[in-house]
Amino acid sequence: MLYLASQSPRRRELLAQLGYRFEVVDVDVPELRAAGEPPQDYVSRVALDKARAGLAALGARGDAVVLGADTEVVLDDEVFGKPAGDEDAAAMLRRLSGRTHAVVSAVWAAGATQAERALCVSRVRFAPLDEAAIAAYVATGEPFGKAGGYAIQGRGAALVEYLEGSYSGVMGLPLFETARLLRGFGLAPGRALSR
Ligand SMILES: Cc1cn([C@H]2C[C@H](O)[C@@H](COP(=O)(O)OP(=O)(O)OP(=O)(O)O)O2)c(=O)[nH]c1=O
Repeated sequence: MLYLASQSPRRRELLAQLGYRFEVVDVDVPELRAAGEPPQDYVSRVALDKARAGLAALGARGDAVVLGADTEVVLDDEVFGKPAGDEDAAAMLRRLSGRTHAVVSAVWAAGATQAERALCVSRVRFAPLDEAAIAAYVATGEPFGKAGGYAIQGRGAALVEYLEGSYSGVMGLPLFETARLLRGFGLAPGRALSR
């Protein structure tokens, strides 16, 4: 049985898009980068913590495979998580303006005897943003709950000049990599619905 250790509605939608049947398990894992911890190591560690916390919450279910994922925006070795408020969101967008940043998504699949990782790094170039554009975007409320303070799947699409990598990875769950990971656990999607 497949579980998704995530409170993110995007991750649920993305995993459902692949056709997997799964249940959500609630976990609450602190996201704190250790001093000097490389960004990709940090993202991977948090994703693994989420998967492990999910396994622990399920107790001794021998057939459970739990997915944990984490997504962060990285610019100049600095990690941008979810903005704390309006000013924080505006400051992140100011930093991203006119530049290319990385979006790092890690996914771990953990079972009783096996844990495997997929790591996905995408590059996103933002258009130059003036203060009015930043204020207008923050006022939509969309930056909140999103790494780097934007949503490529929402109005944030108007800020993104160029993407190289995985669109679903930027949204929080890289689908190609996740499908490959789950195949390694012998998990296949359910039958596609006929239209
Ligand atoms: C850059 C970007 C991030 N995001 C989201 C994906 C993630 O949900 C979020 C980063 O926060 P995460 O800590 O990765 O995830 P989460 O707290 O939303 O969910 P959970 O830990 O319960 O799984 O930012 C977008 O939706 N669109 C984007 O364009």
